[in-house]
Amino acid sequence: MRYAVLITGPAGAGKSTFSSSFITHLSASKRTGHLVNLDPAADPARFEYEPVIDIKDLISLEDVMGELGYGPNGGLVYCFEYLLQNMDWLEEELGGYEDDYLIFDCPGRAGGDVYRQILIDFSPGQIELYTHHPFLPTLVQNLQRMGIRTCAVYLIESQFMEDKYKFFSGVLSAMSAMVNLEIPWINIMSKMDLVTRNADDPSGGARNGLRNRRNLARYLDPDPLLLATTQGEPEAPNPRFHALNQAIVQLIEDHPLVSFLPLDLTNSDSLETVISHIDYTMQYGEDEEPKEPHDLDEGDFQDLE
Ligand SMILES: Nc1nc2c(ncn2[C@@H]2O[C@H](COP(=O)(O)OP(=O)(O)OP(=O)(O)O)[C@@H](O)[C@H]2O)c(=O)[nH]1
Ligand SMILES: [Mg+2]
Repeated sequence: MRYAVLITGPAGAGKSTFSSSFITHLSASKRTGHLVNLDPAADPARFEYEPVIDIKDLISLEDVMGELGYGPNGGLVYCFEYLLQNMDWLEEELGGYEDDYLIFDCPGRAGGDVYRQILIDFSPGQIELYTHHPFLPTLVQNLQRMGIRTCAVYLIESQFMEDKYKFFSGVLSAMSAMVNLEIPWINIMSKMDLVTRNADDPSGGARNGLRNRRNLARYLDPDPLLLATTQGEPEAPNPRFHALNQAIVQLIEDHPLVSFLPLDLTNSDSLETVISHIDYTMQYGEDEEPKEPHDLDEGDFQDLE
């Protein structure tokens, strides 16, 4: 059996960093993970592991922009359409790798590393890629056709919790991407080290407005009522959006599809927990007894509650 884990999420969420930590952690446990780069604009200098499969060997955004005159967004869509038309290339590249994890590092925004300098993180970033474009569903269908067991991980970064509107827009994007992809799915709140660090540093905590430290559980298991209260907010919300917010509250109450596993890469137990959830979701090693994911150590985030 081959296993594919698609690492998705908005721009800058920490997908590439998580992908390489994942590989490092697997190899420390005498297992093997291979990086598959799906970002046609990735800067090779930023890879900690050399990808075994690289979309840039098929097509690069630079060439598409240079030779076909596309801009970064159209160029990215072009690259993916080209990949979908060349599934035989991917299929050949994906030969072998029995019992290993293939970790697909997906791009978060058009241009990826190349445009990091130019495009500031506008929070959800190039999210249309996962919600509006049939790219991932088609890719997943192909992986399944090839007999590869596939799951998706969706990361949003902990800074999203500093702004509840940004946070809920992340929750809705996760939901939308999930319902588009009918495969096992894990949502992750990345960069939890920033929350922990700010919690230890009163000035940092205050600066970042992490009042929600106390509310952490209400973010990891999104409580739509956070949207319904305006207490402590500097500005009254625009009443025009009241009905919309109410509808979102109702939607999340009726369909509590999204909850987040916290990921703190500075804590190997946290990474281990996330990986054990991925193993469980994938039923990794189907001949063995399926393992229950080990629970988050109560102590891990206790100080944050
Ligand atoms: N503090 C902290 N920073 C992180 C963590 N993970 C990633 N970062 C930083 O966040 C930035 C973006 O990380 P990437 O891993 O490149 O994010 P990405 O999701 O692959 O970004 P795109 O591919 O451009 O969408 C980099 O500056 C990382 O150093 C983390 O766990 N903690
Ligand atoms: Mg990346």
